[in-house]
Amino acid sequence: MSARSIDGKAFAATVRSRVAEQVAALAAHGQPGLAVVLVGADPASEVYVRSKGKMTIEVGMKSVEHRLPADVSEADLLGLLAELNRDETIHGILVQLPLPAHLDENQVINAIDPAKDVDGFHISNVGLLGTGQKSMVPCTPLGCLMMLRDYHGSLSGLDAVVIGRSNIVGKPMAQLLLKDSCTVTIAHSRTKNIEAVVKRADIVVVAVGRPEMVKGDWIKPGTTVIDVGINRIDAPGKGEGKARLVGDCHFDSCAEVAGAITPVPGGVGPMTIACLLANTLNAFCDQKGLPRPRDLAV
Ligand SMILES: NC(=O)C1=CN([C@@H]2O[C@H](COP(=O)(O)OP(=O)(O)OC[C@H]3O[C@@H](n4cnc5c(N)ncnc54)[C@H](OP(=O)(O)O)[C@@H]3O)[C@@H](O)[C@H]2O)C=CC1
Ligand SMILES: Nc1nc(=O)c2c([nH]1)NC[C@@H]1CN(c3ccc(C(=O)N[C@@H](CCC(=O)O)C(=O)O)cc3)C=[N+]21
Repeated sequence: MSARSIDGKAFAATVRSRVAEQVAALAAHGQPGLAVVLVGADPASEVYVRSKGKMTIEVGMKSVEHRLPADVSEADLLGLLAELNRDETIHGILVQLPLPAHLDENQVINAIDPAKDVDGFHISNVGLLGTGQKSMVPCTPLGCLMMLRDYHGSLSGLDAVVIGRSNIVGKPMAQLLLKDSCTVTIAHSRTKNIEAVVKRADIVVVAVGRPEMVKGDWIKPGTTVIDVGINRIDAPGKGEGKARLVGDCHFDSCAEVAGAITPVPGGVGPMTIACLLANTLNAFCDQKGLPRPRDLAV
């Protein structure tokens, strides 16, 4: 391996400690509160929700979880969101995605007060980000951007390829890279000759959901590879029913040629949670009429 492995776990711990300091410093104004809404019992979501709850409390915030049955009606879910929108002890609301098929995801997301939309998925936050105005920035792309800025300093003029065009990762990632003056290409399942597209990139962000899809021979020597993928695959060595986590990049072959690469686990995942807490603090400051803490600003 010649690439530097970017330690998202350590970086995230630093971000969380900065958030904790600010939470303590702002205690006179109240305690930031984050509500997580989980519909149904998806085992992968369970892990994520548990670790969010634990870290929210660790930074000194209030953590609330609402677990609704998988067959909850849209009216009941919208009713809960209206209640959380009104609740003055709650400054951030996250509805864990994906939702069961009978619920309209857009309808649900757009029912969250945009000021409390710490995922940055509400149509008004998407529009604000796209037009370069102050907004809530989606946590996963924000975490990727923080690691890229930390490693490169300026991103200006770099060729960036984002693989994946989802509303939660690919599209907002491309917006953030464009804002930092990268030349941005978005690749997806219909992209022709994707390997050649990726080969041009100085930065590759991969958010596809296909285990180990991107191989080392797709990567230009020295490129920075950000692997967003979280895939659970069978781990035969670990015993019956055991799984291990892998990214969307084949780590060993990519690390041979890349300049830097994020591992899975320990890369983008922990940064996502740290950015969620940073967004909750920003939302608290916005709602209290306080300036956002400078070292958390995008
Ligand atoms: N670390 C973290 O914090 C987070 C990790 N994730 C992980 O990131 C991954 C992506 O998540 P998400 O964006 O929600 O996924 P989606 O399934 O919503 O989007 C996947 C994207 O990948 C594209 N794609 C699929 N197959 C290919 C292919 N063979 N070649 C090129 N592009 C392809 C799709 O293209 P098309 O649009 O044409 O179908 C689509 O745009 C998942 O593994 C998820 O678990 C997600 C969120 C947070
Ligand atoms: N409204 C909404 N917002 C999200 O941000 C959101 C979502 N829904 N649905 C699911 C995806 C996925 N996601 C992860 C966040 C952290 C880790 C994480 O911390 N991963 C650890 C490992 C955890 C483990 O062992 O499973 C790591 O990569 O090191 C993983 C996945 C956020 N998402």
